[in-house]
Amino acid sequence: MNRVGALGRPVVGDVLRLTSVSKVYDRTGVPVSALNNVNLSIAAGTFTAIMGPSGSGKSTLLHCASGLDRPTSGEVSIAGQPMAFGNETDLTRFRRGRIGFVFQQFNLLPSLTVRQNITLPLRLEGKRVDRQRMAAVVERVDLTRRLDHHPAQLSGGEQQRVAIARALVTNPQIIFADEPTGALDTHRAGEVLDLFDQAVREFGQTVIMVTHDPIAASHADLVLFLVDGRIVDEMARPNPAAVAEEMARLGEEVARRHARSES
Ligand SMILES: Nc1ncnc2c1ncn2[C@@H]1O[C@H](COP(=O)(O)OP(=O)(O)OP(=O)(O)O)[C@@H](O)[C@H]1O
Repeated sequence: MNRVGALGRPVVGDVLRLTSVSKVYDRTGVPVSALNNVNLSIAAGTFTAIMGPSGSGKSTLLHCASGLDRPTSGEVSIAGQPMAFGNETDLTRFRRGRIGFVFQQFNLLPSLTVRQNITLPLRLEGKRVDRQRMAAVVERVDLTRRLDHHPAQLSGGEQQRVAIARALVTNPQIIFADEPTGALDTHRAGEVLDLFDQAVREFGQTVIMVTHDPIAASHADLVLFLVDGRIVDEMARPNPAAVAEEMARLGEEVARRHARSES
């Protein structure tokens, strides 16, 4: 699934590749197949949204693609490097410097200032803070005057901007975002989505976002639709109405299938 960046920027190869990735959860003795032989290539410098009905495997896909979890079978590579699915230390090492995360609940450390939260990943890696990049990132997310505040002193939207700055400052190959606007009102959500747009266009970042929101998804270059652990459709240059329509269609299809299997 290669494509030219919808934003007109040069696309340099695939930054993420999944080959025959499957995930079966089997802790309770009742196996649940959450991902089913997924093949996927994401071009560098693009913004991709992942959508699908509840339980379709979106979070599992994000977790397996980002090295937060291991697939049961198949391969994941980031910028041509196969992910090291050895032990937890290998995985953590692999993620560091390559992958940034933005979660729905921000995941900031309350005892640290904004500045300390943003630079934490660099300090964990033992890396020097690049002052120029830090200044550019902080300015971009409009937090220059909040650097010495603590998360509790910030609004939800501001906290999410800290999380985005924390992801951007390490210049990762991919930022994975899991429902990043889920806890925000429409206005704040719009600001966060604009930041992702700018991260892609101005910083050449690759962003992959799971969302339930057709408006959020319409900011992406491409929307991938998951059903029952499979990518069943994709939409380039999405608009909210078309995304909502496709989600409704897929929801009805799943409901019909479930009704048939129950009768
Ligand atoms: N730890 C787990 N153990 C067992 N089954 C799981 C586990 N995590 C997820 N599942 C199952 O795997 C399937 C996919 O779940 P996943 O959370 O990836 O879906 P999703 O599309 O992100 O759902 P939602 O939109 O509701 O968040 C579901 O059937 C879910 O019940």
